[in-house]
Amino acid sequence: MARADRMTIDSGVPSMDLMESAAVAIARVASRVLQRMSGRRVLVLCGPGNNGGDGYVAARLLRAQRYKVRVASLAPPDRLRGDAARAAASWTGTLLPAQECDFHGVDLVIDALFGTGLARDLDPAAQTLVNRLNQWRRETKQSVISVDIPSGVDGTTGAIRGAAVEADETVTFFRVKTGHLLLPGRTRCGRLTCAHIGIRSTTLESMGVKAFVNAPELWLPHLPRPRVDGHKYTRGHALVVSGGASFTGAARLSASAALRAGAGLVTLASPTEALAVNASALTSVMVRPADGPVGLAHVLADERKNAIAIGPGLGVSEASCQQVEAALKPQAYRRAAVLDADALTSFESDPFRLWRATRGAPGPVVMTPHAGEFARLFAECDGNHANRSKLDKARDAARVSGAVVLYKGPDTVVAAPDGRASIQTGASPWLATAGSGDVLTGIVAGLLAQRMEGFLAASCAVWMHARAAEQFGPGLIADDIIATLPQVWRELCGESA
Ligand SMILES: NC(=O)C1=CN([C@@H]2O[C@H](COP(=O)(O)OP(=O)(O)OC[C@H]3O[C@@H](n4cnc5c(N)ncnc54)[C@H](OP(=O)(O)O)[C@@H]3O)[C@@H](O)[C@H]2O)[C@@H](O)CC1
Ligand SMILES: [K+]
Repeated sequence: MARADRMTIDSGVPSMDLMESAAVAIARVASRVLQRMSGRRVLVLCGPGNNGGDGYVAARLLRAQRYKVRVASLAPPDRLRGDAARAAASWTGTLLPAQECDFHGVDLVIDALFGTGLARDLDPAAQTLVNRLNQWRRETKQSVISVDIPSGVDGTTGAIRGAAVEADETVTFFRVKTGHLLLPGRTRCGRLTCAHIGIRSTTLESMGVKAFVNAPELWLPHLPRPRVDGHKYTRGHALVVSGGASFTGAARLSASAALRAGAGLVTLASPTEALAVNASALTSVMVRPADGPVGLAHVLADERKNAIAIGPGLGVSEASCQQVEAALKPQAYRRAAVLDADALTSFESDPFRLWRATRGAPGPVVMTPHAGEFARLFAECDGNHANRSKLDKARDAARVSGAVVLYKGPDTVVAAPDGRASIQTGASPWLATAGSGDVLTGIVAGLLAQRMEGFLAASCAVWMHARAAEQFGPGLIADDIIATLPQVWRELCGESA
């Protein structure tokens, strides 16, 4: 953000204009909130930097609209520098030290304490102020609007630096920051608005930004669609590996999801002991016997099976490791793979053995760990440095494994070895249900079977999975995600497609 800011100013846009535009956006949201609640009294908390500067300008704009505005400042105004000092000088109304401010009778607080310049944990005085503000909000149910990001949330990592404001609305500028999307930061933002303040989008291109909100713009042009002149083999053939007789449900969920994600054919490779149970529970998915690594290699001799999903219900064992190695075996044709659950955990004691396999694989590999699996497998990427986010960890994991890492959770991150990454926003809490991850694995496999590129397939699968849950709503179970996928396809392709 600082670079985008600098480039814009260097191109001739006065920095005060950016601050003025930012404040206009804040004042607009503030007056909407105030009108809704018929409130008039505003307290603006200003910090020592330009975030505080935005606060002073917003205070002036709101006062011009006849609201009753007071400003409380964390730093004496004569200690401010640059634009923040100019903004403070333009404020002629009530100004008091933040430590002494009283929330009594206030309808709305604007939090302009710290923004993207937060460089360390809040000092004790700032923490006390933030805690008082949060307590006032909880007790009175009045509103808080944060300027750029709730003060105390690290804009890059989403971590809470000592204490952080709990906002009802956050108004950010130019682009949403990773700290707004990653937990726990996301939970502090309330409703997030991103305002245009005069920074051109071309600025980003020259900066080589590689992290994106996971939205259709990212992958829609690459979404596979059935061709009029196609047949089922042109839509790919996914192979899903089943566990033993008592653990077959997970792989069946993956298999059905792969079909719904658009794979032309799906075969379940099943241990002989589980053939009957698998066959009796499936209709459009084919079932073939495959016992252990040798059996799997035999089924995989058919190179039309161009994507494999392995892990759900597989069991943690040496045999599972060998099955994964069989699935990733180097060969002349480009078979894609998605590894989940036990396919990952089986390598816990020797992750490098898995990296050798993933790095040598003939096609794209996607791994889909949740936090527990991630910690077991990527212990060295998972270190608890205050300044390393889930995004950093997923990127490191992708780099060491040479695979796309789909790090699951309420803020799922997909990272590619080349540094590209997507962050999913707004996933339904109902997705935390048995079998949900198996369905996701199947969707990835279905898209990979249709030859979608690994990072885009993984990002698209995460989005479709989340969107299905959102469309279905409360009471969701894993089967409902599969059943709702056609609705998601209709939305993505337009009703007619
Ligand atoms: N970029 C843009 O395009 C535009 C940006 N705009 C706005 O500018 C904001 C960024 O401004 P910024 O860079 O001045 O940083 P900001 O967040 O105000 O904080 C820095 C100050 O806080 C201090 N400080 C830091 N940590 C601290 C701690 N833990 N405890 C105590 N103090 C701490 C730090 O002190 P120092 O580290 O120097 O000692 C410094 O004084 C951005 O969020 C947006 O609102 C808009 O005007 C529109 C255009
Ligand atoms: K803020």
